[in-house]
Amino acid sequence: MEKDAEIIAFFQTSQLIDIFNTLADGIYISDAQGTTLWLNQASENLCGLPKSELIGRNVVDLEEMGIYKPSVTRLVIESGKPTTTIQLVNNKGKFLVTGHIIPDEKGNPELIVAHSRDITEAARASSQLEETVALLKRYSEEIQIMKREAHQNLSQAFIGSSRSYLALLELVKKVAVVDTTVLITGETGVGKSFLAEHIHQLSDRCGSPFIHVNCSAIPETLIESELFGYQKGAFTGASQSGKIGLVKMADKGTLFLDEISELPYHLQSKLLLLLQNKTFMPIGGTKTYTADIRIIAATNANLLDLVRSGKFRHDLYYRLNILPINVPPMRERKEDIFPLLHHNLKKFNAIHHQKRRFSIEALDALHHYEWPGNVRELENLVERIVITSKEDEIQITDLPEELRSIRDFEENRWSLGGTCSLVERMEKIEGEIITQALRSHKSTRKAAAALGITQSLLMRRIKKYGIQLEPHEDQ
Ligand SMILES: Nc1ncnc2c1ncn2[C@@H]1O[C@H](COP(=O)(O)OP(=O)(O)OP(=O)(O)O)[C@@H](O)[C@H]1O
Repeated sequence: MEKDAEIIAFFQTSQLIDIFNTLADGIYISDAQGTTLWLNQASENLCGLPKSELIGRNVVDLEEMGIYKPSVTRLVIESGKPTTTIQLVNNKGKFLVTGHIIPDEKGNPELIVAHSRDITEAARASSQLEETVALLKRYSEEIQIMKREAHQNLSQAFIGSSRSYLALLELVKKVAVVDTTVLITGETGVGKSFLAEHIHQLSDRCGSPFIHVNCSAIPETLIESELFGYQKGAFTGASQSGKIGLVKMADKGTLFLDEISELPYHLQSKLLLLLQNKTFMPIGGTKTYTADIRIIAATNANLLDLVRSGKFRHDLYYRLNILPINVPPMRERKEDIFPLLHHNLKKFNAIHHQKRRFSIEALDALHHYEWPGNVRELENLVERIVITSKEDEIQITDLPEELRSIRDFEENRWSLGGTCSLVERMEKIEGEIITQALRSHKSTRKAAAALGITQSLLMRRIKKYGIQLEPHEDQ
């Protein structure tokens, strides 16, 4: 302190004033009651009033005039201790101000010195940062909504309301979020690939590739290089630059190995290594690579039988079979036939610019067919009849021979009282009555009234039997 006083004594008062006036920070000196005694040039510039109008005025007046919000000097006087606050000066700039008490010889407050630093830019940067953070948050929320909507649209394309199919979709949802191997089994054309892609879309890997490899479609001699790639010059005829395999291409995403039963035996151990260690070695390579992939496999063969007959490695089978999903065939989920027929009729009508609709007889025959080729066969058949039918109303004669003979068989069974259960027969009759009522009355409200049931009950039945409403009937 004494040293400071000695040094200060070297300066003339005018020099000290000059020094204070060169500071970019504001210095504002008041007495212990808040009356302004002096302020430096920076402080004068900040408040926009000439020094002569400020000196002698109390900070409380200046605060009321809106020059300082709040006055740090007043805060210091009220609290009796040094105070720091953010101050708005003239409703424009933002300042970080600190008020200090300078005591007299007896230790009583004599002067209040406020020191202010312009933080307008820093505050702007910080509020810009806040805005950017808020914007990023909004974008990320919007992306999440878009992702969810995309998934919803995807699940809307999933046709199936039978209890077994709905249970399957529930299982798929759970399995999708667990990042482990899935084995999808089921007959040909039941929708295994469709589900595999759905699992990928619902998983955290949805933003990365979904690589579909049909193991039966690639010749045995090529499958290893297709899957794992090769180093340059690995074999005669190999590309000079080498080749990236499908495993590498699926990095961060999902590798879907369709018809896994067709994977040659000698490659099964290499796949097992990939499943266990997530590592692989390209043909002709000397070092292993890591692949961050999820594997989904599918088969319509009985893998366990293949294990028993020595054609499929048992260790690979157990490694694949961690989360098995079985897709039931169409004949075990007959409730899905009508919805699938109508979904595909709508789809192919739009594609081929037609207005086809099913006659009751045609629907009946389609409903009783066993669909050995499952959803794929149904899809192909609907497209074919949309193109080849003679009239807008698809008649039984428009159907292929095998379906017509089924209907003949069904009719005989019906009249002879065959093995068709009472519930099935009642449901069939109910469906037909509803279809006829809709045809005659042209609206669900009138048809319900004519049948003596509520409109909501009628709507539930329409849904149950997959009856497609014409636009004018939909009210
Ligand atoms: N639930 C469904 N809703 C609508 N379309 C479906 C459904 N399930 C399958 N499909 C359609 O059925 C067709 C056959 O499906 P997919 O190719 O997935 O069968 P798959 O079981 O993988 O056949 P494969 O055993 O021959 O490989 C596809 O065109 C698919 O779009």
